[in-house]
Amino acid sequence: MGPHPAVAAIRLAVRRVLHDLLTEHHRAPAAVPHALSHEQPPPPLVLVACSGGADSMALASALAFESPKLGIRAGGVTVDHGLQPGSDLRAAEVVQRLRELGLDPVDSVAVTVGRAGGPEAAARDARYAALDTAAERHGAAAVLLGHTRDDQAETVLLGLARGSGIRSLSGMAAVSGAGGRYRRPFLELDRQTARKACMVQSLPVWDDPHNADPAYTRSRLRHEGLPALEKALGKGVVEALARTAQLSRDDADALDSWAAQAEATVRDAAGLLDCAKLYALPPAVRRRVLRRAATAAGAPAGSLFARHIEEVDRLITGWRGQGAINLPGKVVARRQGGRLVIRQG
Ligand SMILES: Nc1ncnc2c1ncn2[C@@H]1O[C@H](COP(=O)(O)OP(=O)(O)OP(=O)(O)O)[C@@H](O)[C@H]1O
Repeated sequence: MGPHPAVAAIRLAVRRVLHDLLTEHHRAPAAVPHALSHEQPPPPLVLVACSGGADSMALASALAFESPKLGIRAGGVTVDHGLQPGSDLRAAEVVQRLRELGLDPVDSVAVTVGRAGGPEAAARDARYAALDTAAERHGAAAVLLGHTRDDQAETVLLGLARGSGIRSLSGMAAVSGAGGRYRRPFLELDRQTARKACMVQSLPVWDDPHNADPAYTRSRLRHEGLPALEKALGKGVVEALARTAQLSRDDADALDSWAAQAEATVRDAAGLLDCAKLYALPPAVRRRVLRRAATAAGAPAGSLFARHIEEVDRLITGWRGQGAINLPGKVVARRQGGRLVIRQG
């Protein structure tokens, strides 16, 4: 008898990602050519980022099962955000569970969570910094994350509510981070499948109290928003939102590359932006060119919001002699005759 369908599904999802990683590993040029070193390149190491929750425990179990078959080394990392009493004990428990699954090396990393951008964003920034450091320390080829299709649907809705364009509707990428380090094998699986896989494999899981805390936007969306949407629109909403993410990502990528080409054509010999040529561009491309110019001048991408770009855009499309526009990072945009100048003020 084969494994339970939920277990088969999580293993298949992980197997696909491991296959991709192996293909990339064999294609990458070795630091010392094998013919000279007379040695096989070491097998790649893949780490699972595990909170102890159902999604990442299911991921860890599938990684532990699939990796030896492909000659891949598998380890794990858990991050202790220090946000609740006893979080260190929980981290130690996760380490033990990962070791019991046969993963090695397994790290627990304690981080200090700041306040910048709100509690959820600050915890996420600290977590990714710790995962980056762990991946570099171990020379890992990849770090697997347990985001599911349900997480993707939530991310799309949060992006929609921000009102900042299709890039924010494109959710999380299956591959992201420096050198494509982060992989999300479960993006097309639902959370229920991961939970079921843990249950039938008797894997103990930890339910993060933050996930049920109505003080957090994502938690309200998960427990109130999405169920209400499903009730009103039908069961396929999560799947449709995840599909929206993929379609939006493709569209946003195409527009970004169009904007990169357009930027070169609207800059004059001195590197200033020609307002008439900007005006002639489709608005979606023009706004992207303006965003590129602002970040190139030093405006931090994360603090540059749609409203900033709209204001700069009005220097082109609604010109009535208005003054300079202040942007984050002390960048100033001003119109000088037929040119737009965006630089450090
Ligand atoms: N404390 C942590 N330590 C290591 N990895 C983490 C930690 N928290 C989250 N992650 C990684 O990020 C992914 C997404 O986490 P998030 O908390 O957004 O979602 P989740 O659905 O609650 O996931 P899970 O059920 O695995 O906790 C997790 O599946 C895991 O891979």
